[in-house]
Amino acid sequence: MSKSHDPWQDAMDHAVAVARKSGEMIREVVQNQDQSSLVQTKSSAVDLVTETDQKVERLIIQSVKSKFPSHRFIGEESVSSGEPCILTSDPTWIIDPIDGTTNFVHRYPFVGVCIGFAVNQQVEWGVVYSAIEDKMFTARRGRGAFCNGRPLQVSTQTDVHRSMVATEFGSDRDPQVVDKIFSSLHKVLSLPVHGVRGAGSAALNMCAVARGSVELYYETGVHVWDIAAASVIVTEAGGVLRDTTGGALDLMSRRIVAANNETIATRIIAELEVYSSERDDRAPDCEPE
Ligand SMILES: O=P(O)(O)O[C@H]1[C@H](O)[C@@H](O)[C@@H](O)[C@@H](O)[C@@H]1O
Ligand SMILES: [Mg+2]
Repeated sequence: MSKSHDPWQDAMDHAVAVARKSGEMIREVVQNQDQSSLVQTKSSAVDLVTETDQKVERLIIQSVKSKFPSHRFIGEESVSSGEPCILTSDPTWIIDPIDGTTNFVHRYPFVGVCIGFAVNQQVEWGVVYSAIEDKMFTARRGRGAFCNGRPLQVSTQTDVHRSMVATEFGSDRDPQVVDKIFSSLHKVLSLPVHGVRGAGSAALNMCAVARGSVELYYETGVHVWDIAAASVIVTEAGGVLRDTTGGALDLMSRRIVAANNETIATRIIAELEVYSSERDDRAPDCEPE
């Protein structure tokens, strides 16, 4: 069969297939109730990683390398093992094998297999597979956003007092960071808004914005692999992306606001405490002199 004239579509079709296969692996582990084995920690005692995270990421990367040998990767567990987290202009797969690992360990049913694809440092398409719900969220830049093939559209709400907001507590338990998280949460809740929710997965919170059930999601401390795939799903569903400072989203900054429109984004951003975590693309720690 001749190669399609649209190589990025071939890559996206592969991503959907391998995300679905990854979801089957995840469901099997959850159903066998052995996902709590081999739980390790990373940046903090509550930043978890399991053998399944690592197996799923290896499955995705090895399958891509065989079909697209010249492409690059940014994978959560590869970076955790020391791979660089640098987005070049080359075609790059940005992978979070299980977004919502803590949910996975506790059998809380919101885990997303996230595969984003960037060319010239712009996300071209994104795939987020909510494995337990069996919902495949997809978007290709300029061609719309879908869930299981049905078009997605953000909420039309412009009144912040009638909005639902999502955020996360993250995995940093530094008391000063926890204070900033609760300061923002206090201000947002007191507007008031209808409610605050958190799926336990940045990507699934963003998909909730894309499908119109949440008006805005914000978080400081996320990583590029948490948000890259879902970023294009939000914008192709008609949503907007911002930094918590109000500026343009910087995928490596570890700060994000994803909203249904500028009105809601501006109103909530005014309430947020701005603080920073180390950038994802920071230079590796220099060896001591
Ligand atoms: O499950 P992860 O891939 O580690 O990402 C989660 C993160 O652990 C959690 O603390 C929150 O930041 C979520 O928004 C991430 O998706
Ligand atoms: Mg994640």
